[in-house]
Amino acid sequence: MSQRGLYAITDSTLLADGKLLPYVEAAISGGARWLQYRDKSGDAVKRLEEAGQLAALCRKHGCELIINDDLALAAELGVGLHLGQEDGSLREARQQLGPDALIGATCHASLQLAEQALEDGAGHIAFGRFFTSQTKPGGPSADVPLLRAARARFSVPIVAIGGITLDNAAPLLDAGADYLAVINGLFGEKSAEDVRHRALAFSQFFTCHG
Ligand SMILES: Cc1ncc(COP(=O)(O)OP(=O)(O)O)c(N)n1
Ligand SMILES: Cc1ncsc1CCOP(=O)(O)O
Ligand SMILES: [Mg+2]
Repeated sequence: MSQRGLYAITDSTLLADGKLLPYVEAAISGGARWLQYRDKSGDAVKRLEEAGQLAALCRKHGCELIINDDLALAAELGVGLHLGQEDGSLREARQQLGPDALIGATCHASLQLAEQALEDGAGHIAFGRFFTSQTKPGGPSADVPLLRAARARFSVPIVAIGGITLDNAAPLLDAGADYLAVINGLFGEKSAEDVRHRALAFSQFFTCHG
């Protein structure tokens, strides 16, 4: 499988009222390669049920599922994991999930955090936010030169995140990002069909840039 593409991230507000599964299926049918389940509700029963449904959907379509923040849930489902700087130990995650699991780490705008994350067991690294983000407005910001420096230094997949849209994504791909992680610019659409078109457009971007 190609090590580049659209990385769709769920959002419980945008995907409320029965939209989670149809909108995610639309994103995958539009070409999303990775899907992150990002849910901050703390409702363990709901989280297990939704993540289980997403795992089945991803298996069916050959998309990789990554759970945000929650090693136990990732281990229970046998899928990938994304950890931020305050979300627990990458070493423990790698030990529990095994050598083949997709494990990503938030590195904000720091090559040093990326070095450390890789040493601790991450398999890919995420930088951002690159642009103003409606989903997470307050995060530290990263820029294109940082991305170029990361590309020159690391051979693992690099993820760019934060306020990414079709209009601003090109410089990120040109600088060497392998995955574009998108919430609002994908799931902020008015219908599942619009999400599918948006995902298709993002996916075609990778063909043009690279
Ligand atoms: C691909 C990707 N990159 C960064 C983040 C942010 O993680 P974190 O800093 O832990 O913030 P939350 O998403 O948990 O609010 C991410 N989730 N995914
Ligand atoms: C989780 C996260 N981490 C840094 S920015 C961000 C939010 C990305 O969402 P959006 O694509 O809507 O800006
Ligand atoms: Mg987190």
